[in-house]
Amino acid sequence: MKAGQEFGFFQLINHGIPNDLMNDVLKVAGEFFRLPAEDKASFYSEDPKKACRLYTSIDYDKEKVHYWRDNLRQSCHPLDRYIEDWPANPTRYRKVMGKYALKVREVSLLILDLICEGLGLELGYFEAGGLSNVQLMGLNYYPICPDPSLTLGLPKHSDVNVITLLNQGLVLGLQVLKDEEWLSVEPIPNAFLVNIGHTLQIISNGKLRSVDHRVVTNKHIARATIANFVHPSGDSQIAPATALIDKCNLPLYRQFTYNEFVRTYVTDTHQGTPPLKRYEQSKP
Ligand SMILES: O=C(O)CCC(=O)C(=O)O
Ligand SMILES: [Fe+2]
Repeated sequence: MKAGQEFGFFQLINHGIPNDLMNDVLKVAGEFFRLPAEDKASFYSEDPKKACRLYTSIDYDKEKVHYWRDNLRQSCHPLDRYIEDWPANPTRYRKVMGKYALKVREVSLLILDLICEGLGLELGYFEAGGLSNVQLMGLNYYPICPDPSLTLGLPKHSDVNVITLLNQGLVLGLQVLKDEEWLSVEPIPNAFLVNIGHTLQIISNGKLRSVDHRVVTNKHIARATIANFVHPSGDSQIAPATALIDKCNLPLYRQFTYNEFVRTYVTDTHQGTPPLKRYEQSKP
């Protein structure tokens, strides 16, 4: 809770997912991205609603600087509804990623229950409210970049969702903003880097913070990472949890639907406007 308040990020070790699997998913991700373009082309799409799609950034046609990364985003829950849409090449892709998706969901829900305990909410608060219904996996691949001073793998952003569990492998690249300085997050082998999304900042009424981060590129080595995003379902109502509100703790944000938030998050992030601003409650 302290790290979530101060940094918006913490590292999670001893989470129970075997080291072999943590490494294997990164290997398979790298193998997928290194396939010839024609083997991946059928996954390419600019339609954010597609359940499994290959793309690079939020708004490719309009952005001034393209991201130095490829991204495969796949829906994961329930697994049997989505796994058939995932790549079948490399041949072990679905088996390895499917096993991982189930395990990382369990860990994510456990962390959310621990966060309930830390905030003083009843256990299962997120599941009961449909706030953890959606699980997306984002496979990132940051190729070797000849001149890292010219671009970023991923520009400054905070995640829109509830929490993200990042398997970042061993290659340095992620930086977190702390007191206006970019701190590089030293990878810990087999750990998850957990970060608080905007939605959890709102639900916790500002007790946990979603913090800006970015990814720098690397001249010498390609970097593969896998982010597991827990999202509410689109029609969920998002608001500070009522158990956290009283005379001394007024709600800092107004209520809205998650779909609406995702829409404005994309345009605000794109224009460099803090996405939570428009939902802040004016002081009485
Ligand atoms: O790849 C990384 O290190 C970070 C990825 C990330 O921040 C994201 O996908 O939102
Ligand atoms: Fe992120």
